[in-house]
Amino acid sequence: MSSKARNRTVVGNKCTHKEKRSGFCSATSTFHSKRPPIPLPTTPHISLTDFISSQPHSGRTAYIDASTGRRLSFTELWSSVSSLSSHLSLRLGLRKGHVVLLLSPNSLSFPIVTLSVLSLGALITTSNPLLTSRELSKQINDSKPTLAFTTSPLLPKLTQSNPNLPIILIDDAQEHNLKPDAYPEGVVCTMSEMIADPPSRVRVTDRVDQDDPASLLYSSGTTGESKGVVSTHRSLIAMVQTIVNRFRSESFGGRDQIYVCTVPMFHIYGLAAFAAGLLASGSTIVVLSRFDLDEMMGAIEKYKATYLPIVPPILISMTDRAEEIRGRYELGTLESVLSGGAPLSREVTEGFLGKYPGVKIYQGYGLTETAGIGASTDSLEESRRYGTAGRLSASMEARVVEVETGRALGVNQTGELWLRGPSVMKGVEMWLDGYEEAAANALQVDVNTCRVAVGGAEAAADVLNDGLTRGVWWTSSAALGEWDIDTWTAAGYFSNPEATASTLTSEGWLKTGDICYIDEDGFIFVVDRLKELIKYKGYQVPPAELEALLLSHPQISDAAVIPFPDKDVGQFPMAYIVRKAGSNLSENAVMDFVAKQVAPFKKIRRVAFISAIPKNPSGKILRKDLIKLVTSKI
Ligand SMILES: CC(C)(COP(=O)(O)OP(=O)(O)OC[C@H]1O[C@@H](n2cnc3c(N)ncnc32)[C@H](O)[C@@H]1OP(=O)(O)O)[C@@H](O)C(=O)NCCC(=O)NCCSC(=O)/C=C/c1ccc(O)cc1
Repeated sequence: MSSKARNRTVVGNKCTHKEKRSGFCSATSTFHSKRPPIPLPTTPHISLTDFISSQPHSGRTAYIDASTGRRLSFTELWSSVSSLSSHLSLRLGLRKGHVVLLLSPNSLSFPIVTLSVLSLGALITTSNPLLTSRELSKQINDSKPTLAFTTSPLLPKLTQSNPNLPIILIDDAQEHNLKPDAYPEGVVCTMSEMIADPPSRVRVTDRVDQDDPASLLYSSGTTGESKGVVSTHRSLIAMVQTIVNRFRSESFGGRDQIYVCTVPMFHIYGLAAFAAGLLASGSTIVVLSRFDLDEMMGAIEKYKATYLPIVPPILISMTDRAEEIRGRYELGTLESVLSGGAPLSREVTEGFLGKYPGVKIYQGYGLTETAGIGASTDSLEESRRYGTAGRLSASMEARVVEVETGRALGVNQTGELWLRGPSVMKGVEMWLDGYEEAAANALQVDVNTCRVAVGGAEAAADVLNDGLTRGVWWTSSAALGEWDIDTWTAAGYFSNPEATASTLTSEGWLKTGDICYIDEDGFIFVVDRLKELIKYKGYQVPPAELEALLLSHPQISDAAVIPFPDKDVGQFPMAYIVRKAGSNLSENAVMDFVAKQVAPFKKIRRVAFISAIPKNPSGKILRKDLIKLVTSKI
């Protein structure tokens, strides 16, 4: 949507949302954030890296490795980023638009790699080290990286996924006694070697614009298999500003905190918080390579941590083992816990606070598609609304939409949550070559709601040079197929305009697939899920991916995968199976078949046999019916 059109919407209507407690404007059926808007840089030419490095910091330690105690100051961090980006561009020819894969558990290197890659205008795509090489090669085929960073233990998995990818090893060369002539197969150099070498004074860098794509994180969206979500520098800068404003606010003490990072940096929650937002807030981050309850508690004690961002399963295990934990660790410095990534029920919140009465629980809600931003509780008073996902984040708008009719609803009415704001992924963007007039007529483009850069990449560049924002053509998926599209640029779901078009509306609303209501005070309550997604320990498991795998089994004629509720992990995947005639395939055989081919968090942990999978007339699985069937039996 153009800024002109947006201004008209806000200025020209009779919204009195500022006065309303809920933030709801009945003239536009839109909920507005009650928080002060976030300031965004006005220059179009700034990368996320430049933006973060320009933020003030305390001059203290940026990161601490929890296991070794190694500290990285802000100065060391930025000098490492500078060296690495210089060598990536000069020695390895990394350029704007290239994709770099980062396959690693949490480490001090994670933010260095990410910020270096982004400073060059290249895209970073991250991966869960638990993925099998089959799953990894799918992501590699989709994202087409030009090089990859990984650790020694993960090297075999990566080379098995793609033997031709040039690899930079994250391990310390001296520690592993690695000499360039003895690098393992596929490795072109080590990261420590590049960082040790000062940056060259010769710079070969492209100008990075806020509208350039920056990250490519994988999410299942509302339906289907995993898809790459493109976030631009602009949306990541908006995310950083939201986090900085929130954590510098008075309610958080207005002072530097010491955070513990145990959630993975390869997902948006960890990446946004620990490789970007909290770094920009100038605080210290204690990094654990992965979650281990004892190591986490030990790190809080040892480094006098004040703030712990986690997911509900960790909160549950802290509650279950509270007596033992309090007996073994001095946790007096811990003031706050942030829970995100999966719903946190009132019972779990109360159970936790009963065991840790001095600790405050805050909530965060966001999606990969919104760069992790959406809603949060930002004060003690807000966080007392147990069960809420929080109030809309700064500069974010929401609609609650009736699924069947598409009608926008009001306060306390339940429907699908739509979000719009600066951190939301942008729509399908294309440059048309020679078809602009016909396309404009056929697609009935409304000049108030879209801008089009026509005539291919060169003409688009001219438009940009004239100071206009990059062209964005909003269109329907049906119309897309009719046009010879010259260049698809990375936007929305990477190389997947169909999925993008069905998730984003022409006005820039993102359909979250979450069913919720917003109360009279503007608090969002997520009550159900429209999207076909299983959340196991805060990890996304797309049912479509497991169904495709099950259908490849010679004795399975049909299959459906649904979420099965579980107190400790949230949900786990359960499969309904139709066996082929004459087959006596067992439950265990089904589970083993899947377990061998997927990451452990995607394993099917329950199986039931059925004579037919319930489907609607167009063949879509009626998952809700199966969920009802199984939950009625619990
Ligand atoms: C710390 C957790 C909760 C638990 O860790 P774990 O118990 O050690 O298990 P893992 O998840 O690492 O491993 C899964 C399984 O793999 C197993 N595993 C492990 N390594 C191996 C091995 N090498 N061999 C074989 N088996 C193995 C492991 O034992 C386990 O098996 P099982 O016990 O049967 O579940 C972990 O699952 C975790 O970090 N989950 C968080 C995921 C996450 O960050 N999600 C967020 C997505 S982004 C988002 O939603 C946005 C959030 C947001 C938040 C805040 C805001 O303000 C705004 C937005």
